[in-house]
Amino acid sequence: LHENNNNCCSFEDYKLTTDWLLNRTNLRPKVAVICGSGLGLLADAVSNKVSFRYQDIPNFPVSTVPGHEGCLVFGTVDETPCVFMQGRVHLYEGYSLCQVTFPIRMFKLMGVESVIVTNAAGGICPDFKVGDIMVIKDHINLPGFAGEHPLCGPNDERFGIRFPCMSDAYSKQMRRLAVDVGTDLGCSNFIREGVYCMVSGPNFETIAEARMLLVLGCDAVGMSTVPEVTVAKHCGLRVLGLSLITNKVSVDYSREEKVNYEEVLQISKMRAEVLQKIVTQLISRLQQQSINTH
Ligand SMILES: O=P(O)(O)O[C@@H]1C[C@H](O)[C@@H](CO)O1
Ligand code: HPA
Repeated sequence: LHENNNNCCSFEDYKLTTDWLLNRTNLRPKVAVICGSGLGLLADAVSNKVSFRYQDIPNFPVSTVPGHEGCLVFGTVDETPCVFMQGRVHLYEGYSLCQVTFPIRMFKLMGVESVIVTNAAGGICPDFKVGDIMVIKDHINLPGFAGEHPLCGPNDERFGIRFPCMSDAYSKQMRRLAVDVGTDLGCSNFIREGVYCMVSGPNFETIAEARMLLVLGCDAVGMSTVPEVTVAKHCGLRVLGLSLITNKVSVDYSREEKVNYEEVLQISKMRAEVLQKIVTQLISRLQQQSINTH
């Protein structure tokens, strides 16, 4: 990677990786999907698949946690050219937020217009159940409050403005579509909407922290998504976020259950198939809507 003051990736880095990939596939993706923990199966629905291992792609950050395969999959979903990230990298793995969000700016340079970001998250909202799918309405960037923010450092105007607005980070149209698709697929009893809060991890929350998040208005908590969404919004991409609630976060000292990552992966695997149906249907309908509006 080129050195670029505080910012670890330069425009040339993004361009080099974009060109490297575009020279190896004829596909020009319009939709990018980031598959959260245990959700790599989302990419299995694509046709005309061409995949690349992250370790073979120049500048690309390599996933180090189980449940993140580390493959970039190009293909079509019902005629729509797409790219799927089977796994992401996180701040807690030791990557900078510039590396965490590297794929987003690369997607922008490839011509992607919409990003669907998925994750596994703990349920804070008392009404949420394990296995619920939360359409993200808004987020709280807790590491951002402490200066761990992907847009800190010199601003590259080729991507976006210095002070971007985040009040509408998650596209209303895509959120509505996600709820409609979920309802049509018979999932309305476990589709929710809510606020996602990012924590840096890697430990799961203390009970006092969980109580604080509840008071702050968080419905779900996880260790990803917010940096990617922030950078996507900054560079003008349309964003949808889906959180799979893999565990209930304890806000009660008398509860004995202890969350662990195996449970997170187990629930992700259980719900991956239905999430895959929702995501593929969504992509088809997005395509339909854009045909109808052009
Ligand atoms: O990539 P995601 O957000 O799905 O990763 C999950 C959620 C937390 O980041 C971490 C611990 O469960 O894995
Ligand atoms: N907390 C933070 N991240 C998570 C959780 C959680 O309870 N579950 C899945 N990812």
